[in-house]
Amino acid sequence: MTFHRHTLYPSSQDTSPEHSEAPSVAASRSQSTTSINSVFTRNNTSSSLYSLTPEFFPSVINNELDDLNVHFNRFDLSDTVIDETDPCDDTEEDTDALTQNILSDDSSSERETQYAAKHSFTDKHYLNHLKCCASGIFSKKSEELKPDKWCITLVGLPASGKSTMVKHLKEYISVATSNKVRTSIYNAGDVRRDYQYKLSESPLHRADLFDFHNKMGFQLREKFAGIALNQLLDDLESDQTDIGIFDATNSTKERRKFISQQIQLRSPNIRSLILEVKCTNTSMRRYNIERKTLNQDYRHLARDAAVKDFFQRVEKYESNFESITQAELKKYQCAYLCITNVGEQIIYDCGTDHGSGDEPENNLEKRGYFEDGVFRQIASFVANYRENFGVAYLENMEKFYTLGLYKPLSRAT
Ligand SMILES: Nc1ncnc2c1ncn2[C@@H]1O[C@H](COP(=O)(O)OP(=O)(O)O)[C@@H](O)[C@H]1O
Ligand SMILES: O=P(O)(O)OC[C@H]1O[C@@](CO)(OP(=O)(O)O)[C@@H](O)[C@@H]1O
Repeated sequence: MTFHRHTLYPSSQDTSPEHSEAPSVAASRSQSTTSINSVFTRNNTSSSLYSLTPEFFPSVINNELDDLNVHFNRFDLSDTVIDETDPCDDTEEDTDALTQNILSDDSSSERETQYAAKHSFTDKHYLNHLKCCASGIFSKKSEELKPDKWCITLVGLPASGKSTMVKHLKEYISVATSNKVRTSIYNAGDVRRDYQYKLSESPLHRADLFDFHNKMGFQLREKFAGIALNQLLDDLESDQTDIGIFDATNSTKERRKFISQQIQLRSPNIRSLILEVKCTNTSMRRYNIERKTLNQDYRHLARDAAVKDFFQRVEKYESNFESITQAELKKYQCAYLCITNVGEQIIYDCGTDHGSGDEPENNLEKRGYFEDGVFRQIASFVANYRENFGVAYLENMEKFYTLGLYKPLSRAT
């Protein structure tokens, strides 16, 4: 497959043979946001199965949410990448605040101890061990890294399909490159689960941990994420892997800034891509949440209570979600891909505007991003995701609703 400069897929007019692998997506240039390179949205003239994502029982699902007083309302397709001019105006001192917060051994310890005591949390080992892991970990620098290492930062709400998609990506890259390119996934949720279930019970439980107003919960999550990110960067640096995927929600600007700083500290040669995974279809979200509650987080909880808790978790993330901005992408020198509803819509921003007037090293094209085989593979994977992986998923979702497997929450829960 040959990519045109800045072009992952052909425009709808381009029918040259080199584009024969292009997705069967009705392509349309985005008119609204000049900085976004392209937006592709399926429409019902697309020939493939499930060109549009069906909804099942949307009003029943909305009633479930209403009964619990949970509201999913922020997301629609226009919410992706805001053309904000100057969101990153904070000083370098500010930029270190989160790092300090994550690494700090003392600022939160007293409160944590008090909290633990108050909540009969006796396993000091848990927090001490966590602090050991999180301290002193971001001090390495390795500028000599070859410029073919990639860090993919996922962005997306819980249950939007991030983890599943990147497992598919890993498989895809492995097959497409005959195992020559190694991909590894670093999941902040898995780090958390390790702490919560191997060492002891967590001091915070269920949806409380994900409450952004709960300082302890916030700090713990940042630490878990820091551990996962550090492992990723270690593995890139020691050539254990070629593509490191950071799987977390990464839903705030501050978190994304932290990630970018850590990448830069390790090596300016690490190439950076944000992959946003969105799910705006009510039935998909509900189906994914049902599946999500089968994981270890809810092993001791009845199904209805688990679904309810996960609804609340998603709502907490959603109400604190900060959309990615053009200024972030430019400042952090990130390529950007966004996939919605397993490929109903695909957006990409290859940074064509990032470099205008900038120094060559600040221009993704001049840094060779788009000639890079890895980038092409990832872009091709995203472009063809619906056909290759999404259709099977949509068939299963349809069965879930049409074969009576969907049991709405009982109003009494
Ligand atoms: N593309 C997909 N293919 C198959 N199953 C999917 C897909 N996306 C989501 N799911 C289902 O939804 C559940 C939640 O998705 P997951 O990838 O864990 O979301 P996230 O990582 O964003 O929290 C998965 O366990 C899986 O059952
Ligand atoms: O660090 P943040 O971005 O909050 O994301 C990590 C969190 O994402 C979640 C969101 O649900 O991931 P996962 O579902 O994959 O387990 C939590 O488990 C995990 O603690």
